[in-house]
Amino acid sequence: MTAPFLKGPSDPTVQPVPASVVDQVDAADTTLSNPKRAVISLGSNLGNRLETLQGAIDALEDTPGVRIKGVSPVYETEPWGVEPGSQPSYFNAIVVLKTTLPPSSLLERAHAVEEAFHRVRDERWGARTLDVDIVAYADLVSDDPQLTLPHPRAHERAFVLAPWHDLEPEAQLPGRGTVAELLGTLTRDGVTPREDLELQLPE
Ligand SMILES: Nc1ncnc2c1ncn2[C@@H]1O[C@H](COP(=O)(O)OP(=O)(O)OP(=O)(O)O)[C@@H](O)[C@H]1O
Ligand SMILES: Nc1nc2c(c(=O)[nH]1)N=C(CO)CN2
Repeated sequence: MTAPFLKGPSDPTVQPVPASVVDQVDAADTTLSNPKRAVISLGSNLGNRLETLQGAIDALEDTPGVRIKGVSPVYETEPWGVEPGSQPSYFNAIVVLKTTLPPSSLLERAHAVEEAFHRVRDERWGARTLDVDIVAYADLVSDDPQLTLPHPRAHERAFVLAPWHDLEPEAQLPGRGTVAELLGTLTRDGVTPREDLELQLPE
């Protein structure tokens, strides 16, 4: 008896799969079975800053394909890039996560989390309830303006590098050097650890 559903090479319903499709499926498989490490900067200088940062961490953890692996200490920081005294101070922190999302989807999710916390985009570097930036994604280097990797200003920001260094003293910023060395080139004035505050790693 012949097996009715057995499709051999002569089966006319079996079409050859184009090589480009095979490549795409293989690439997706690699991402799924090989989560990438990403470093995210969180900042808030409007509203309940600590609650917002914790809410952002929890929202990121609730994202399919994202697992938070580490949360830095909290820093209170003077607004960078604007007239001194023109904005409230920020709370900043860093999270390290593993993700099966590609970089563009992680950025979309970062924007959705900002929106969930009523982030308003008006002036550049304006005060905000929540800022979620991708500092680094694996060892990718890209100058795409939609998603520049590493973040184009991370290496000049002590409010990014100080908490990241606390969490990962050996960390490297791809294409720029070690976080420790970069931090050594910056002033830490106005970047103050808030040891009385703590963000929780989601369970
Ligand atoms: N690594 C990155 N992380 C987040 N956004 C990025 C990145 N690279 C490029 N962008 C783009 O920058 C745009 C503006 O981002 P955003 O409004 O968060 O800027 P900002 O936080 O005010 O300033 P800065 O970019 O200096 O942190 C985003 O819409 C995004 O497409
Ligand atoms: N201290 C501090 N300054 C900033 C911050 C921030 O998170 N902390 N974010 C900015 C835009 O991303 C601009 N300036």
